[in-house]
Amino acid sequence: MRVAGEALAREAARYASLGWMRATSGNLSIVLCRAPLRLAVTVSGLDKSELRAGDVAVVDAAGAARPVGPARRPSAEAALHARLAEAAGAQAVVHVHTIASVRAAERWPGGVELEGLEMLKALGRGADGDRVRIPVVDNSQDMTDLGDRIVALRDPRTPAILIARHGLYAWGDDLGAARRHTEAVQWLLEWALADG
Ligand SMILES: CSCCC(=O)C(=O)COP(=O)(O)O
Ligand SMILES: [Zn+2]
Repeated sequence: MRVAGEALAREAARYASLGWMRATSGNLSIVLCRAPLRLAVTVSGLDKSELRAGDVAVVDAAGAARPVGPARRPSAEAALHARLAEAAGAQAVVHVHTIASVRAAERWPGGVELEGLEMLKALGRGADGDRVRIPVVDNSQDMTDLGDRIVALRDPRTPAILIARHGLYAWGDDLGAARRHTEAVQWLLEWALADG
């Protein structure tokens, strides 16, 4: 758990340094075990630029805490991480609150369409002739409802989704892949917004 906690804290500090986890926003997870599903997730409500190795909780497929050692309160969005681990096979999930993700979801509530950009390769998509749609879901305070809609609306070819008036989720086979997807989506959203 300490290794997972160190990795999540290091990763969170990186996103926070970019201004993507302001005001305690955002959360991260990695899958520890598939059967039964167990994830290490950042704890709730802390400044994500200052996480320590112990600021991590273990959760199950429902996002409920499965205390190992001293109990910590998992992210309020842990259930969404678990749903993405199950539905998308994600090994690592990143959630950040970037202004570009919120602005883009506002402008394109039906999804952000992208094509003909080299950066799409970072999402495992084609730079030419591959029309990519980053889906948008409405926000909710009910994690079961929000998780249901994320699972229903996600595109299996696109490792990211926007939550309106909230932020973005991206995932991958490890924290490095999830970071690449997060940074690529952020770049693409900034480009789309700048393009008008
Ligand atoms: C101002 S942050 C509001 C909660 C949120 O959306 C978030 O990403 C952080 O929640 P956590 O419980 O993981 O700290
Ligand atoms: Zn959030």
